[in-house]
Amino acid sequence: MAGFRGIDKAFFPIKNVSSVIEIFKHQLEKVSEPDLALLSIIVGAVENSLTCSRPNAPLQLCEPMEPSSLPTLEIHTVESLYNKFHAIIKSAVDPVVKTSREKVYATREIVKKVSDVVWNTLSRSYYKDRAHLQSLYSYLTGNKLDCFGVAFAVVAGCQVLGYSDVHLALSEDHAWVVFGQYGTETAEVTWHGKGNEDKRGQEIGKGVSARSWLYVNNKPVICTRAMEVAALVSAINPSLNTAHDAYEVALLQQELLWLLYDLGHLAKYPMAIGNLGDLEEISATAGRIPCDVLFKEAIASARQNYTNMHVYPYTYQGGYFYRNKMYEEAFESWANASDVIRKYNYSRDDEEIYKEFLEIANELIPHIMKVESSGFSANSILKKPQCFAHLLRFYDGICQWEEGSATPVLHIGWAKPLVNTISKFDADVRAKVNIICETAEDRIEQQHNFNNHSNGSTNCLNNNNYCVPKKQDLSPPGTDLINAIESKVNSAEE
Ligand SMILES: FC(F)(F)Cc1cc2c(N3CCN(c4nnc(C(F)(F)F)s4)CC3)ncnc2s1
Repeated sequence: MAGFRGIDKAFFPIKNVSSVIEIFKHQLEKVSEPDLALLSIIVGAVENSLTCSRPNAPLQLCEPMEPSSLPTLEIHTVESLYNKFHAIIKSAVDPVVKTSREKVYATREIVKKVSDVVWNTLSRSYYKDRAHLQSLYSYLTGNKLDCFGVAFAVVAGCQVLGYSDVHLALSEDHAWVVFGQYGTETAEVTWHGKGNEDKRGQEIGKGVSARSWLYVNNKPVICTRAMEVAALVSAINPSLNTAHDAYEVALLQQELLWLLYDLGHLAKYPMAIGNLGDLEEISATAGRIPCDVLFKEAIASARQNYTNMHVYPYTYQGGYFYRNKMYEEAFESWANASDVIRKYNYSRDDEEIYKEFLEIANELIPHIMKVESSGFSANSILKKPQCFAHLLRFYDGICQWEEGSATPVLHIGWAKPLVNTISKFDADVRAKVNIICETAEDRIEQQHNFNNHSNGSTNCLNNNNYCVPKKQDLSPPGTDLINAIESKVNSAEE
């Protein structure tokens, strides 16, 4: 490892955002591979100093701060934490022998050992979902890490030891590592969710969890070192409290994401592009592409690189349309998100995406119906068969998600808002939606594509047609869906 000696000490002391950008630029362009521990400690220290109020800190005279000025970060602070991390890791595992001619690859035992040393140095009990627990600064100063932070620390630890084959693998709600000569070995290194026994050391689920959204049909983001930098930048959390963000931290995150974007390191990382889109929606950077284009690029990346098995690119976009009152577009994005989730079986590890769909179905869509049915206008979405088609596709995807799953998805809480929404469309509008039924062969082909990881998206056409894998139904569309859900609700009530 280049080690602390290697970096230009000229960048210190850090007093503003642009000097942090310079350090990242240097690490990404000038050094053989970016030093994950160094960069995580630096952004963690900056984030901590601006978001974690220090109760007994002397009231700093609020001298007029440059918009991008930061509390001074001294080199000795960073260097001592950096050396501490090296000492912790090297105390547990011997580094790769430098002189060895042939490349040395990590083994499962080495990965497990690094995971163990991180795991066993975490403080006994703390609130795991708290903010600002993602960086090595948090680990080294407070012995606290969140689920992502543990996985990142393991990869940074393996980099310290000289194992350049160990990389971070990311799904939409979990993280693990890949390693070995071909990068095909996988290992759990952190926990997931609440109250689940951790599976650290085991390879990634081959069993039932393989069909769950949590492992994205074995289409995770496999990081390069630079994409691991993008992950630590994405994980920067500017929130001060539920209502406010620390302006300088958000600005730092936004500028670092643009640096990584320009260097091409976000191209295969849809969630990072989505994060940048969210930041640009809040505060657009002059001369940069607009946020709606970023959301489209995230979708294109997921379709291109991950056979359209990721949900978040569509819910990033749907959230943007919703906040900007573009309701028909929001319905389409959410229906596209639903077309992804329908390909999975719901498992108890999928709570995060369940909550996402629950909020869309039971909060966001009802809110739209309320505001749309109060004002009466000719171009109201209630007059558009297209909107009705999107909503049917949205609900049908959730129903299909449930089909074949060990865990039920829908319950009475879903039915009322659903029926309420569908019944806001008049029969004459509903009648304009052509129901095109997929054959059983289509379903078998879809299943085949899922198993063979090919992009079997038989998305229905995005016009007034709406495809349901059901028998031909002559009653106005949506009725059998309502009947299906009401009958389920009735049986649930019995
Ligand atoms: F490593 C884990 F376990 F934490 C899984 C990861 C999550 C995540 C992320 N997220 C999660 C999704 N996320 C979303 N924010 N808004 C979302 C949407 F609902 F609007 F789509 S999704 C915030 C950033 N952003 C970059 N990289 C990662 S890797």
